Amino acid sequence: MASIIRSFTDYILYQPEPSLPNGFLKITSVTSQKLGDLGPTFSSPLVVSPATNKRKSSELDDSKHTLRPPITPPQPRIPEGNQHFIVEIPSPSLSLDQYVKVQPKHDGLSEKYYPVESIERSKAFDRRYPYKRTVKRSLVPLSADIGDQHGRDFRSEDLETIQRASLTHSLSRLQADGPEVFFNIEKQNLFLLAASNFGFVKDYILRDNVQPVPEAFNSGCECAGGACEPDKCSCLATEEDSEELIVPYQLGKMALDPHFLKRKSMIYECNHRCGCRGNCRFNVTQRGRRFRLEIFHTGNRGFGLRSPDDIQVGEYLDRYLGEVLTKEEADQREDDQKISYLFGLDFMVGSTDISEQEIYVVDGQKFGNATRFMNHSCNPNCKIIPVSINHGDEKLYYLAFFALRYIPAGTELTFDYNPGFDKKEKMSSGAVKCLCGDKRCRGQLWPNARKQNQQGVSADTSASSSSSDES
Ligand SMILES: C[S@@+](CC[C@H](N)C(=O)[O-])C[C@H]1O[C@@H](n2cnc3c(N)ncnc32)[C@H](O)[C@@H]1O
Repeated sequence: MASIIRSFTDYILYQPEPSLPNGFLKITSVTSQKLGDLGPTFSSPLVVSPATNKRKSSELDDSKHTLRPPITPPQPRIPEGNQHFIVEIPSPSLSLDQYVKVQPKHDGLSEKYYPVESIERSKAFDRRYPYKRTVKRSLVPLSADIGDQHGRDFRSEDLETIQRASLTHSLSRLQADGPEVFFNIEKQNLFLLAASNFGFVKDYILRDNVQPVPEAFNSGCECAGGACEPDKCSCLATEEDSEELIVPYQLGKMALDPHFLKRKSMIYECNHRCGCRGNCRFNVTQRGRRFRLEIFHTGNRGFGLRSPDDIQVGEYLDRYLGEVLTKEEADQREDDQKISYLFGLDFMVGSTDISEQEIYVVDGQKFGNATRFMNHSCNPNCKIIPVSINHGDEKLYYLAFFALRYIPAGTELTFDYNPGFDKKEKMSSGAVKCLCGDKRCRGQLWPNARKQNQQGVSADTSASSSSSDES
């Protein structure tokens, strides 16, 4: 975007004329040929301001993943043979004039590189609009999700009450779908920490440039009735180099087969397109949570998750939800997140032509569900497994948690953030220290250099499960 401005001004010869009123600039020698090169041009006096070089995400052409040209006014017709004309540009102030000439590099939102303040002030000085509009904060409802509170005045409410209301409301939506999810945090300040800027969601929120594949790519089986056969159902994946179907779930139980837990495979579930309409045993995660979940404070690793119910080996707990982002967007967010809630959907990297840069990433920081509070352990009791419901989408699928062993009620639920960890790897300086407390603790959460200085998560579900899984 910045380059548009740069090339634009390359074509324009500025001739500041001190005699012009109000710091007007006069532009001469703009040829139709040169304007033609630029494509869009102007039909009214041109004001060059930082806003000119901003492109919105709404300009993205969703179908092609490309930037649409900005919508521009119709081009002026330049008569043949009359190649020169004069445009006067109102230049509101010397500081804006300076901005136009200096062409600052926009590498930060500081006043130095992006002089919003001075431009605003100069516009205000010219009485083009008021410099600052004052707003009485207490009259502005917070954007928090507080349900149907239309017209409610929050003057008498404090932030604490609003956050609690917001969280309780979003939490109540989850309760409708399954057993209770609740906070067991006595200290008010800790509760607020858990609640601040976070809302519970029931499904992924797809952000800019994240697109599911067209429906025609998705599929289901043709099994009749509600009884898909383990040796026939076409939803099931096959073994490598064999026609044998892999059956993920145990017969008569809503649980994964213990053998499947040792695999590095994706689960393909039956769905509403199938002959069985998803009513067969090859659909577990879509039926929802079956255990109560409790968010508590661990004392040394922030918040954690546990269940007041006993959980058997292979049983499904919940999905990991959040905003789904492009890798590019996730990388930017990662730099800002102190504690990371980013999970790459990278299962197909390596086995398809999807590159590391093309993957989508789930961010559970601001929107998510209870699993966003699950901590790492070097000897975990849960495992995260990719689950495809639509079958056609290699980039967009779910991440589901299953119990690796029997988990007695009240035990903290954990999983391995870095299952591909090479045991020979040494503790790297600056790595995030692991406090799981297991006797076989590896000492660090992330050994890789990119994460060394961050308190962040980026679980690689494509990596094989750690050997500690079955202990
Ligand atoms: C996805 S969050 C887990 C929930 C987090 N504890 C919270 O309070 O929101 C990941 C973060 O939890 C912390 N964490 C998780 N497991 C840990 C462990 N075993 N040792 C130390 N910190 C851990 C790290 O700060 C990590 O960046």
